Amino acid sequence: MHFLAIDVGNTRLKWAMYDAAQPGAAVLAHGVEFLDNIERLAEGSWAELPEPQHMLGCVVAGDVVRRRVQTQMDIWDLAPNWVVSSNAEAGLTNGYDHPSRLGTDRWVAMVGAWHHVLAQGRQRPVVVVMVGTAVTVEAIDADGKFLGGLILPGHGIMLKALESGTAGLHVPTGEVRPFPTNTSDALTSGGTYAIAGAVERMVQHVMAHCGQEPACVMTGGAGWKMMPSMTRPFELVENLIFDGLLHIAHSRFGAKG
Ligand SMILES: Nc1ncnc2c1ncn2[C@@H]1O[C@H](COP(=O)(O)OP(=O)(O)O)[C@@H](O)[C@H]1O
Ligand SMILES: CC(C)(COP(=O)(O)O)[C@@H](O)C(=O)NCCC(=O)O
Ligand SMILES: [K+]
Repeated sequence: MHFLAIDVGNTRLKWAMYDAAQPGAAVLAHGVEFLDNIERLAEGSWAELPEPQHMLGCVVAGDVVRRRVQTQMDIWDLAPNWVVSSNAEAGLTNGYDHPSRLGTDRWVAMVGAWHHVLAQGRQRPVVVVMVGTAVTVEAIDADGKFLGGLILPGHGIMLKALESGTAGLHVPTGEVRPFPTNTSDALTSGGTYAIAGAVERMVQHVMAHCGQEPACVMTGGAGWKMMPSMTRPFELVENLIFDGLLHIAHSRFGAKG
Protein backbone atom coordinates (compact mmCIF):
# COMPACT_ATOMS: atom_id res chain seq x y z
CA MET A 1 0.00 0.00 0.00
CA HIS A 2 1.07 3.57 -0.56
CA PHE A 3 1.05 6.25 2.10
CA LEU A 4 1.28 10.01 1.50
CA ALA A 5 2.72 12.22 4.26
CA ILE A 6 2.25 16.00 4.03
CA ASP A 7 3.73 18.78 6.17
CA VAL A 8 2.32 22.24 5.47
CA GLY A 9 4.33 25.00 7.16
CA ASN A 10 3.92 28.76 6.85
CA THR A 11 6.39 28.94 3.94
CA ARG A 12 6.41 25.58 2.17
CA LEU A 13 4.49 22.34 1.71
CA LYS A 14 6.65 19.22 2.00
CA TRP A 15 5.29 15.83 0.86
CA ALA A 16 6.60 12.27 0.67
CA MET A 17 5.09 9.06 -0.72
CA TYR A 18 6.03 5.87 1.17
CA ASP A 19 5.53 2.20 0.34
CA ALA A 20 3.86 1.60 3.74
CA ALA A 21 2.40 3.48 6.70
CA GLN A 22 5.05 2.40 9.17
CA PRO A 23 8.34 3.67 10.57
CA GLY A 24 11.23 2.86 8.28
CA ALA A 25 9.02 2.65 5.17
CA ALA A 26 10.80 3.34 1.88
CA VAL A 27 10.36 6.76 0.23
CA LEU A 28 9.03 6.33 -3.32
CA ALA A 29 8.91 10.05 -4.17
CA HIS A 30 9.05 13.38 -2.37
CA GLY A 31 8.86 17.09 -3.08
CA VAL A 32 8.52 20.65 -1.82
CA GLU A 33 6.32 23.55 -2.99
CA PHE A 34 6.08 27.12 -1.78
CA LEU A 35 2.50 27.73 -0.61
CA ASP A 36 1.81 29.95 -3.66
CA ASN A 37 2.42 26.91 -5.89
CA ILE A 38 0.11 24.39 -4.19
CA GLU A 39 -2.27 24.50 -7.18
CA ARG A 40 0.45 22.93 -9.34
CA LEU A 41 0.54 19.66 -7.40
CA ALA A 42 -2.37 17.71 -8.95
CA GLU A 43 -1.27 18.33 -12.52
CA GLY A 44 2.41 18.41 -11.66
CA SER A 45 4.45 16.17 -9.39
CA TRP A 46 1.42 14.29 -7.99
CA ALA A 47 0.08 13.38 -11.46
CA GLU A 48 2.62 10.62 -12.00
CA LEU A 49 2.42 9.07 -8.52
CA PRO A 50 0.81 5.74 -7.75
CA GLU A 51 -2.51 6.30 -5.95
CA PRO A 52 -2.01 6.41 -2.15
CA GLN A 53 -4.44 4.42 0.04
CA HIS A 54 -3.91 6.62 3.08
CA MET A 55 -2.65 10.11 3.81
CA LEU A 56 -1.77 11.84 7.05
CA GLY A 57 -0.59 15.40 7.35
CA CYS A 58 0.07 18.26 9.68
CA VAL A 59 -0.81 21.81 8.77
CA VAL A 60 -0.12 25.08 10.61
CA ALA A 61 -0.79 27.42 7.66
CA GLY A 62 -4.54 27.76 8.31
CA ASP A 63 -7.82 26.32 7.06
CA VAL A 64 -7.76 28.04 3.68
CA VAL A 65 -4.40 26.50 2.82
CA ARG A 66 -5.53 23.12 4.16
CA ARG A 67 -8.54 23.19 1.83
CA ARG A 68 -6.35 24.16 -1.12
CA VAL A 69 -4.20 21.10 -0.42
CA GLN A 70 -7.25 18.85 -0.12
CA THR A 71 -8.52 20.09 -3.49
CA GLN A 72 -5.29 18.88 -5.07
CA MET A 73 -5.90 15.46 -3.51
CA ASP A 74 -9.20 15.17 -5.44
CA ILE A 75 -7.29 13.29 -8.17
CA TRP A 76 -7.35 10.33 -5.77
CA ASP A 77 -10.03 8.45 -3.85
CA LEU A 78 -8.39 9.45 -0.59
CA ALA A 79 -9.75 10.59 2.78
CA PRO A 80 -7.83 13.60 4.14
CA ASN A 81 -6.44 12.97 7.64
CA TRP A 82 -4.78 15.78 9.55
CA VAL A 83 -3.11 15.36 12.94
CA VAL A 84 -4.62 17.25 15.85
CA SER A 85 -2.36 17.80 18.85
CA SER A 86 -3.73 15.66 21.69
CA ASN A 87 -3.03 14.73 25.33
CA ALA A 88 -0.96 11.73 24.33
CA GLU A 89 0.36 10.14 21.14
CA ALA A 90 2.87 7.42 20.28
CA GLY A 91 4.52 7.38 23.72
CA LEU A 92 4.50 11.15 24.32
CA THR A 93 2.32 13.09 26.74
CA ASN A 94 1.47 16.72 26.15
CA GLY A 95 2.11 19.22 28.94
CA TYR A 96 0.68 22.22 27.05
CA ASP A 97 -2.00 24.19 28.97
CA HIS A 98 -4.39 23.54 26.06
CA PRO A 99 -2.91 20.51 24.26
CA SER A 100 -4.96 21.06 21.09
CA ARG A 101 -3.50 24.57 20.68
CA LEU A 102 0.04 23.23 20.29
CA GLY A 103 1.14 23.55 16.66
CA THR A 104 0.62 20.14 15.05
CA ASP A 105 4.02 20.36 13.33
CA ARG A 106 5.63 20.74 16.74
CA TRP A 107 3.73 17.75 18.15
CA VAL A 108 4.51 15.52 15.18
CA ALA A 109 8.19 16.55 15.14
CA MET A 110 8.40 15.65 18.83
CA VAL A 111 6.92 12.20 18.12
CA GLY A 112 9.57 11.75 15.44
CA ALA A 113 12.37 12.98 17.69
CA TRP A 114 11.28 10.88 20.66
CA HIS A 115 11.33 7.67 18.62
CA HIS A 116 14.54 8.68 16.89
CA VAL A 117 16.25 8.96 20.29
CA LEU A 118 14.59 5.77 21.64
CA ALA A 119 15.95 3.91 18.61
CA GLN A 120 19.44 4.90 19.74
CA GLY A 121 18.85 2.63 22.75
CA ARG A 122 18.79 4.98 25.72
CA GLN A 123 15.68 6.78 26.97
CA ARG A 124 16.62 10.32 28.00
CA PRO A 125 15.36 13.91 27.83
CA VAL A 126 15.23 15.48 24.37
CA VAL A 127 15.50 19.05 23.10
CA VAL A 128 13.91 19.40 19.66
CA VAL A 129 14.72 22.47 17.56
CA MET A 130 12.74 23.13 14.38
CA VAL A 131 14.04 25.93 12.18
CA GLY A 132 11.37 26.95 9.66
CA THR A 133 9.44 30.19 9.17
CA ALA A 134 9.42 30.35 12.94
CA VAL A 135 11.83 28.55 15.26
CA THR A 136 10.53 26.24 17.98
CA VAL A 137 12.57 24.77 20.84
CA GLU A 138 10.84 21.91 22.67
CA ALA A 139 11.71 20.14 25.91
CA ILE A 140 10.78 16.48 26.52
CA ASP A 141 11.69 14.75 29.79
CA ALA A 142 13.04 11.19 30.12
CA ASP A 143 9.51 9.81 30.53
CA GLY A 144 8.31 11.27 27.25
CA LYS A 145 6.47 14.24 28.73
CA PHE A 146 6.52 17.42 26.64
CA LEU A 147 7.38 20.02 29.32
CA GLY A 148 6.98 23.11 27.15
CA GLY A 149 8.72 24.97 24.37
CA LEU A 150 9.84 28.31 22.96
CA ILE A 151 8.64 30.05 19.80
CA LEU A 152 11.01 32.55 18.16
CA PRO A 153 10.97 34.38 14.84
CA GLY A 154 12.95 32.60 12.14
CA HIS A 155 15.80 34.22 10.20
CA GLY A 156 13.51 35.71 7.56
CA ILE A 157 11.03 37.21 10.00
CA MET A 158 13.79 38.69 12.17
CA LEU A 159 15.33 40.41 9.15
CA LYS A 160 11.97 41.67 7.89
CA ALA A 161 11.14 43.06 11.33
CA LEU A 162 14.45 44.94 11.49
CA GLU A 163 14.13 46.20 7.91
CA SER A 164 10.62 47.50 8.45
CA GLY A 165 11.38 49.08 11.84
CA THR A 166 14.54 51.00 10.90
CA ALA A 167 15.87 53.30 8.17
CA GLY A 168 19.36 51.88 7.76
CA LEU A 169 19.09 48.09 7.77
CA HIS A 170 18.34 47.25 4.11
CA VAL A 171 21.35 45.13 3.30
CA PRO A 172 22.13 41.78 1.69
CA THR A 173 22.52 38.61 3.73
CA GLY A 174 25.90 38.39 5.43
CA GLU A 175 28.04 35.81 7.18
CA VAL A 176 27.90 34.54 10.77
CA ARG A 177 30.91 36.05 12.56
CA PRO A 178 31.93 36.19 16.24
CA PHE A 179 32.69 39.92 15.87
CA PRO A 180 30.69 41.28 12.91
CA THR A 181 32.24 44.43 11.40
CA ASN A 182 29.60 45.32 8.79
CA THR A 183 25.82 45.65 8.81
CA SER A 184 25.12 42.48 6.78
CA ASP A 185 27.26 40.30 9.04
CA ALA A 186 25.88 42.01 12.15
CA LEU A 187 22.29 41.18 11.15
CA THR A 188 22.96 37.61 10.06
CA SER A 189 25.06 36.88 13.14
CA GLY A 190 22.53 38.56 15.45
CA GLY A 191 19.69 36.40 14.20
CA THR A 192 21.69 33.19 14.24
CA TYR A 193 23.06 33.72 17.74
CA ALA A 194 19.63 34.80 19.03
CA ILE A 195 18.37 31.34 18.08
CA ALA A 196 21.51 29.55 19.31
CA GLY A 197 21.32 31.45 22.62
CA ALA A 198 17.67 30.59 23.18
CA VAL A 199 18.41 26.92 22.49
CA GLU A 200 21.35 26.95 24.93
CA ARG A 201 19.07 28.40 27.57
CA MET A 202 16.50 25.64 26.99
CA VAL A 203 19.18 22.97 27.26
CA GLN A 204 20.18 24.48 30.62
CA HIS A 205 16.55 24.44 31.76
CA VAL A 206 16.22 20.77 30.82
CA MET A 207 19.47 19.84 32.60
CA ALA A 208 18.34 21.68 35.75
CA HIS A 209 14.86 20.12 35.64
CA CYS A 210 15.79 16.56 34.64
CA GLY A 211 19.28 16.33 36.15
CA GLN A 212 20.44 14.74 32.93
CA GLU A 213 21.89 15.91 29.65
CA PRO A 214 19.32 15.87 26.83
CA ALA A 215 19.72 14.43 23.36
CA CYS A 216 19.64 17.46 21.02
CA VAL A 217 17.90 17.06 17.68
CA MET A 218 17.37 19.68 14.97
CA THR A 219 15.15 19.73 11.91
CA GLY A 220 13.46 22.17 9.49
CA GLY A 221 14.27 23.84 6.17
CA ALA A 222 16.82 26.21 7.66
CA GLY A 223 18.33 23.77 10.18
CA TRP A 224 21.55 23.48 8.19
CA LYS A 225 22.11 27.23 8.63
CA MET A 226 22.07 26.89 12.42
CA MET A 227 24.17 23.77 12.85
CA PRO A 228 27.63 25.42 12.78
CA SER A 229 26.58 28.01 15.38
CA MET A 230 25.17 25.78 18.11
CA THR A 231 26.83 25.70 21.53
CA ARG A 232 26.32 21.93 21.91
CA PRO A 233 26.40 18.86 19.67
CA PHE A 234 23.15 18.64 17.69
CA GLU A 235 22.02 15.93 15.35
CA LEU A 236 20.40 17.28 12.17
CA VAL A 237 17.54 15.02 11.10
CA GLU A 238 16.16 15.94 7.69
CA ASN A 239 12.63 14.56 7.99
CA LEU A 240 11.59 14.50 11.65
CA ILE A 241 8.00 15.46 10.80
CA PHE A 242 7.69 12.66 8.24
CA ASP A 243 9.15 10.22 10.80
CA GLY A 244 6.52 11.38 13.29
CA LEU A 245 3.75 11.08 10.71
CA LEU A 246 4.86 7.49 9.94
CA HIS A 247 4.66 6.59 13.63
CA ILE A 248 1.21 8.08 14.04
CA ALA A 249 0.00 6.62 10.72
CA HIS A 250 1.19 3.18 11.78
CA SER A 251 -1.12 3.17 14.80
CA ARG A 252 -4.03 4.42 12.65
CA PHE A 253 -3.65 2.54 9.37
CA GLY A 254 -0.80 0.13 10.01
CA ALA A 255 -2.95 -2.97 10.51
CA LYS A 256 -4.36 -2.52 7.00
CA GLY A 257 -1.03 -2.02 5.35
N1 LIG B 1 16.16 26.16 -0.55
C1 LIG B 1 15.34 26.78 0.29
N2 LIG B 1 14.15 27.17 -0.13
C2 LIG B 1 13.31 27.81 0.72
N3 LIG B 1 13.56 28.09 1.97
C3 LIG B 1 14.76 27.74 2.42
C4 LIG B 1 15.69 27.06 1.63
N4 LIG B 1 16.77 26.81 2.38
C5 LIG B 1 16.50 27.29 3.57
N5 LIG B 1 15.32 27.89 3.63
C6 LIG B 1 14.76 28.51 4.81
O1 LIG B 1 13.84 27.59 5.35
C7 LIG B 1 12.64 28.24 5.75
C8 LIG B 1 11.53 27.37 5.34
O2 LIG B 1 11.73 26.16 5.96
P1 LIG B 1 10.53 25.19 6.14
O3 LIG B 1 10.96 24.13 7.08
O4 LIG B 1 9.97 24.78 4.83
O5 LIG B 1 9.48 26.19 6.86
P2 LIG B 1 7.94 26.00 7.16
O6 LIG B 1 7.79 24.60 7.66
O7 LIG B 1 7.66 27.04 8.18
O8 LIG B 1 7.20 26.23 5.88
C9 LIG B 1 12.60 29.59 5.05
O9 LIG B 1 12.18 30.55 6.00
C10 LIG B 1 14.02 29.82 4.61
O10 LIG B 1 14.65 30.75 5.47
C1 LIG C 1 4.95 28.01 15.94
C2 LIG C 1 4.47 27.80 14.51
C3 LIG C 1 4.06 29.13 13.92
C4 LIG C 1 5.63 27.22 13.68
O1 LIG C 1 5.28 27.26 12.32
P1 LIG C 1 6.35 27.00 11.14
O2 LIG C 1 7.58 27.77 11.41
O3 LIG C 1 6.61 25.50 11.16
O4 LIG C 1 5.64 27.39 9.87
C5 LIG C 1 3.29 26.77 14.48
O5 LIG C 1 3.67 25.60 15.11
C6 LIG C 1 2.03 27.31 15.13
O6 LIG C 1 1.28 28.06 14.55
N1 LIG C 1 1.77 26.90 16.41
C7 LIG C 1 0.54 27.21 17.11
C8 LIG C 1 0.83 27.88 18.42
C9 LIG C 1 1.61 27.04 19.41
O7 LIG C 1 2.26 26.04 19.04
O8 LIG C 1 1.57 27.38 20.60
K1 LIG D 1 7.40 23.35 9.92
